[in-house]
Amino acid sequence: AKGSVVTTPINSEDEAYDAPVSIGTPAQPFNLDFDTGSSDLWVFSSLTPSNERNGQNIYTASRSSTAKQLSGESWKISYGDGSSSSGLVYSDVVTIGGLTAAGQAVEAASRVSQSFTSESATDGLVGLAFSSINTVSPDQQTTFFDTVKPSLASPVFTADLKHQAPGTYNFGFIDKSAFTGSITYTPVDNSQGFWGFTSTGFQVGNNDFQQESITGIADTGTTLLLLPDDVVNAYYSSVNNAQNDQSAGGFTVPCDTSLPDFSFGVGNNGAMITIPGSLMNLGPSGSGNSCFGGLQSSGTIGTNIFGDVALKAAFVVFDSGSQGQPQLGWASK
Ligand SMILES: Cc1ccc(-c2noc([C@H]3C[C@@H](O)CN3)n2)cc1F
Repeated sequence: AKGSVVTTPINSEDEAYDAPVSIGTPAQPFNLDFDTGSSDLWVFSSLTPSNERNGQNIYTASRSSTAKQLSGESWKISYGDGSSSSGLVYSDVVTIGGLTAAGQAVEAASRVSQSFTSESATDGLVGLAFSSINTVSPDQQTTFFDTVKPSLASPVFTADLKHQAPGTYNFGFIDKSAFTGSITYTPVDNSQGFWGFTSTGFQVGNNDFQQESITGIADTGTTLLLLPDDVVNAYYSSVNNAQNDQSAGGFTVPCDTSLPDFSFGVGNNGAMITIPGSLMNLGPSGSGNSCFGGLQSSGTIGTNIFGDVALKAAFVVFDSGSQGQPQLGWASK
């Protein structure tokens, strides 16, 4: 089997990307944030207090003839920005891009934190990291990808995110028309449940390539590219009037400045993914006439995060390992 679904930026800053998902019988429609950095599929629901909702679509299990509550099961999750949600668990039919997962764990929110309430475009998340970090307790559940994997022509999914334009998540196949050149694969360390890999280094504009092992995760649910301070300083030291503005929350640049490209190395054959300078500006920072940089410090997070700013420049293959070893494939487009 194969699936293909269009994913769309939720705002003019490409802050996050939503895709349509159907749950239940008859189908209840949702717009969910596909997140390769977490492993819970959760939705706003009839259990979510009305004062925590803000126009989101809600899942009502009692209206689905295929919903079954997983009794005694619950979930509770928190995200990198401190937001969180929790609730109860059902199994139900979930359809994404023509691909149907029967008996998928659907986590119904009985509470959500303020940032989810105010994100009215997002009805919940589809976690696409490894099932080893699914939060359902006492019986951990599988991600949508793991649930449908046995039926897939190939045990892969791909992410093709775009700047201010619809992109695509494909399941079970690689669309050769979606990228240029060849795909460079690199091994994945999934010991922490993430799509972890090590980049071989970086390059600012047309300067020399800086060899530096940069270990991080491919995370479609994070907006920014979060890298070590030495990389971030090397980039912004090449931008006139760039400044690390704590009131803006990080590095800002003058909005009318053309920014250098930023490239990062993947694989052991010298391949690089190049983020055009235009994509390194995320728009007004909210303070002064400065704009917020797409590259920021990973600081004290404990890992580097290749979020949407980086992923937007690539066609990315999340390969759970037809040869047993999971790997990430990177291609330009
Ligand atoms: C309101 C809101 C807040 C956070 C997130 C969110 N989704 O994925 C992630 C990153 C960080 C890491 O936790 C896993 N991937 N963050 C989505 C939201 F709609």
